Amino acid sequence: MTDDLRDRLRRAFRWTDPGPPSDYLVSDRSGWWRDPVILDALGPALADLFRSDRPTVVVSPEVTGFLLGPLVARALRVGFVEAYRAGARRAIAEEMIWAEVPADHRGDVQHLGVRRRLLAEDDRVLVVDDWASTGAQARGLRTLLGARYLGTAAIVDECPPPVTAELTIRALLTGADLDP
Ligand SMILES: O=P(O)(O)OC[C@H]1O[C@H](OP(=O)(O)OP(=O)(O)O)[C@H](O)[C@@H]1O
Repeated sequence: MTDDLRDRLRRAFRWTDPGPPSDYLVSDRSGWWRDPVILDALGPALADLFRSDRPTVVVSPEVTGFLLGPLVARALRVGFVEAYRAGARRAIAEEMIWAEVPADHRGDVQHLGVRRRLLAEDDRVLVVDDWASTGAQARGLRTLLGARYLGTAAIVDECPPPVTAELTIRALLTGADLDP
Protein backbone atom coordinates (compact mmCIF):
# COMPACT_ATOMS: atom_id res chain seq x y z
CA MET A 1 0.00 0.00 0.00
CA THR A 2 2.77 2.44 0.86
CA ASP A 3 4.37 2.15 -2.59
CA ASP A 4 0.97 2.81 -4.15
CA LEU A 5 0.57 5.80 -1.86
CA ARG A 6 4.00 7.15 -2.79
CA ASP A 7 3.15 6.94 -6.51
CA ARG A 8 -0.17 8.61 -5.92
CA LEU A 9 1.44 11.41 -3.88
CA ARG A 10 3.91 12.05 -6.71
CA ARG A 11 1.13 12.20 -9.30
CA ALA A 12 -1.11 14.51 -7.24
CA PHE A 13 1.68 17.03 -6.50
CA ARG A 14 2.55 20.08 -8.63
CA TRP A 15 5.17 22.80 -8.67
CA THR A 16 3.65 26.16 -9.60
CA ASP A 17 5.38 29.25 -10.94
CA PRO A 18 4.08 32.46 -9.31
CA GLY A 19 5.84 34.55 -11.98
CA PRO A 20 7.92 37.74 -11.45
CA PRO A 21 9.30 38.98 -9.14
CA SER A 22 9.42 35.47 -7.67
CA ASP A 23 12.25 33.37 -9.10
CA TYR A 24 11.37 30.06 -7.49
CA LEU A 25 8.66 27.44 -7.84
CA VAL A 26 6.04 26.99 -5.12
CA SER A 27 4.76 23.60 -4.00
CA ASP A 28 1.07 22.92 -4.53
CA ARG A 29 0.01 20.20 -2.08
CA SER A 30 -3.73 20.73 -2.52
CA GLY A 31 -4.03 17.68 -4.78
CA TRP A 32 -3.09 15.47 -1.83
CA TRP A 33 -6.08 16.56 0.23
CA ARG A 34 -8.42 16.46 -2.79
CA ASP A 35 -7.74 12.76 -3.48
CA PRO A 36 -9.94 10.59 -1.20
CA VAL A 37 -7.61 7.59 -1.52
CA ILE A 38 -4.61 9.65 -0.41
CA LEU A 39 -6.59 11.29 2.40
CA ASP A 40 -7.66 7.86 3.64
CA ALA A 41 -4.17 6.35 3.47
CA LEU A 42 -2.02 9.20 4.81
CA GLY A 43 -2.90 8.86 8.50
CA PRO A 44 -2.08 5.14 8.78
CA ALA A 45 1.03 5.45 6.56
CA LEU A 46 2.52 8.25 8.66
CA ALA A 47 1.47 6.54 11.90
CA ASP A 48 3.28 3.36 10.83
CA LEU A 49 6.58 5.26 10.67
CA PHE A 50 6.48 5.64 14.48
CA ARG A 51 3.92 3.08 15.67
CA SER A 52 6.54 0.93 17.39
CA ASP A 53 7.68 3.99 19.40
CA ARG A 54 4.23 4.05 21.04
CA PRO A 55 3.34 7.78 20.81
CA THR A 56 0.74 8.97 23.31
CA VAL A 57 -0.15 12.22 21.53
CA VAL A 58 0.41 14.01 18.20
CA VAL A 59 1.48 17.66 17.99
CA SER A 60 1.49 19.61 14.69
CA PRO A 61 2.32 23.21 13.73
CA GLU A 62 -0.28 25.33 12.05
CA VAL A 63 -1.52 25.49 9.44
CA THR A 64 -1.25 22.41 7.27
CA GLY A 65 -0.32 20.37 10.33
CA PHE A 66 -3.81 21.03 11.70
CA LEU A 67 -5.18 19.09 8.74
CA LEU A 68 -2.68 16.24 8.79
CA GLY A 69 -2.00 15.75 12.51
CA PRO A 70 -5.52 14.58 13.41
CA LEU A 71 -5.44 11.96 10.63
CA VAL A 72 -2.29 10.47 12.18
CA ALA A 73 -3.60 10.79 15.74
CA ARG A 74 -6.74 8.90 14.74
CA ALA A 75 -4.68 6.12 13.16
CA LEU A 76 -2.67 5.83 16.40
CA ARG A 77 -5.81 6.12 18.55
CA VAL A 78 -4.30 9.03 20.47
CA GLY A 79 -5.23 12.69 20.81
CA PHE A 80 -4.02 15.80 18.99
CA VAL A 81 -2.58 19.10 20.23
CA GLU A 82 -2.23 22.25 18.11
CA ALA A 83 1.08 24.12 18.01
CA TYR A 84 0.21 27.74 17.19
CA ARG A 85 2.39 30.23 15.39
CA ALA A 86 2.83 33.39 17.46
CA GLY A 87 1.19 36.41 15.85
CA ALA A 88 -1.07 34.37 13.56
CA ARG A 89 -4.17 34.97 15.71
CA ARG A 90 -5.41 36.59 18.92
CA ALA A 91 -3.41 35.68 22.01
CA ILE A 92 -4.60 32.47 23.69
CA ALA A 93 -5.74 33.30 27.22
CA GLU A 94 -4.12 30.44 29.07
CA GLU A 95 -0.70 29.21 30.02
CA MET A 96 1.36 28.25 26.99
CA ILE A 97 4.75 26.67 26.40
CA TRP A 98 6.58 28.65 23.70
CA ALA A 99 9.73 27.86 21.79
CA GLU A 100 11.68 29.75 19.19
CA VAL A 101 11.70 28.25 15.72
CA PRO A 102 15.04 29.01 14.09
CA ALA A 103 15.04 30.80 10.72
CA ASP A 104 13.05 28.49 8.43
CA HIS A 105 12.90 28.09 4.64
CA ARG A 106 11.37 31.57 4.46
CA GLY A 107 14.20 33.07 6.52
CA ASP A 108 11.94 34.17 9.38
CA VAL A 109 12.40 33.42 13.09
CA GLN A 110 9.04 32.36 14.50
CA HIS A 111 7.62 31.10 17.77
CA LEU A 112 5.45 28.02 18.25
CA GLY A 113 3.33 27.50 21.35
CA VAL A 114 1.12 24.77 22.82
CA ARG A 115 -1.33 24.89 25.74
CA ARG A 116 0.63 23.67 28.76
CA ARG A 117 -2.31 21.78 30.30
CA LEU A 118 -2.64 19.52 27.26
CA LEU A 119 0.75 17.82 27.64
CA ALA A 120 1.77 15.58 30.55
CA GLU A 121 5.36 15.23 31.69
CA ASP A 122 5.38 11.57 30.62
CA ASP A 123 3.73 12.04 27.22
CA ARG A 124 5.55 10.52 24.25
CA VAL A 125 4.95 13.08 21.52
CA LEU A 126 4.99 12.49 17.78
CA VAL A 127 5.30 15.67 15.73
CA VAL A 128 3.49 15.47 12.39
CA ASP A 129 3.94 17.87 9.49
CA ASP A 130 3.44 17.69 5.75
CA TRP A 131 6.94 18.84 4.83
CA ALA A 132 10.36 19.13 6.47
CA SER A 133 12.41 21.64 4.51
CA THR A 134 15.15 22.95 6.84
CA GLY A 135 13.87 21.11 9.92
CA ALA A 136 13.12 24.39 11.67
CA GLN A 137 9.61 23.47 12.85
CA ALA A 138 10.79 20.06 14.05
CA ARG A 139 13.73 21.66 15.86
CA GLY A 140 11.54 24.27 17.51
CA LEU A 141 9.06 21.65 18.66
CA ARG A 142 11.82 19.39 19.96
CA THR A 143 13.02 22.33 22.07
CA LEU A 144 9.48 22.94 23.26
CA LEU A 145 8.80 19.29 24.10
CA GLY A 146 12.17 18.31 25.54
CA ALA A 147 12.41 14.62 26.52
CA ARG A 148 8.80 14.09 25.38
CA TYR A 149 9.84 14.45 21.71
CA LEU A 150 9.94 11.11 19.85
CA GLY A 151 10.49 12.41 16.33
CA THR A 152 8.73 13.93 13.33
CA ALA A 153 6.64 12.10 10.73
CA ALA A 154 6.34 14.01 7.45
CA ILE A 155 5.08 13.36 3.95
CA VAL A 156 8.24 14.90 2.44
CA ASP A 157 11.66 15.22 4.01
CA GLU A 158 14.20 17.30 2.08
CA CYS A 159 16.46 18.10 5.03
CA PRO A 160 20.18 17.36 4.84
CA PRO A 161 20.78 13.78 6.14
CA PRO A 162 22.50 14.94 9.37
CA VAL A 163 19.43 17.06 10.20
CA THR A 164 17.08 14.17 9.39
CA ALA A 165 19.08 11.92 11.72
CA GLU A 166 19.48 14.49 14.49
CA LEU A 167 15.76 15.31 14.59
CA THR A 168 14.56 11.71 13.96
CA ILE A 169 12.56 12.73 10.90
CA ARG A 170 10.88 9.86 9.01
CA ALA A 171 9.01 10.50 5.78
CA LEU A 172 7.19 8.89 2.88
CA LEU A 173 9.03 10.88 0.18
CA THR A 174 12.34 12.67 -0.24
CA GLY A 175 12.73 16.02 -1.97
CA ALA A 176 14.23 14.18 -4.97
CA ASP A 177 11.00 12.20 -5.39
CA LEU A 178 9.28 15.49 -6.29
CA ASP A 179 11.99 17.09 -8.44
CA PRO A 180 10.42 19.48 -10.98
O1 LIG B 1 11.41 22.35 7.84
P1 LIG B 1 10.96 23.79 7.80
O2 LIG B 1 11.96 24.70 7.16
O3 LIG B 1 10.48 24.25 9.14
O4 LIG B 1 9.73 23.85 6.80
C1 LIG B 1 8.60 23.03 6.98
C2 LIG B 1 7.35 23.84 7.05
O5 LIG B 1 7.11 24.43 5.78
C3 LIG B 1 5.73 24.32 5.48
O6 LIG B 1 5.08 25.36 6.14
P2 LIG B 1 4.46 26.57 5.35
O7 LIG B 1 4.45 27.73 6.27
O8 LIG B 1 5.13 26.73 4.02
O9 LIG B 1 3.02 26.06 5.03
P3 LIG B 1 1.74 25.93 5.93
O10 LIG B 1 1.54 27.25 6.63
O11 LIG B 1 0.73 25.60 4.91
O12 LIG B 1 1.91 24.82 6.91
C4 LIG B 1 5.35 23.00 6.09
O13 LIG B 1 3.96 22.92 6.33
C5 LIG B 1 6.17 22.94 7.35
O14 LIG B 1 5.47 23.41 8.48
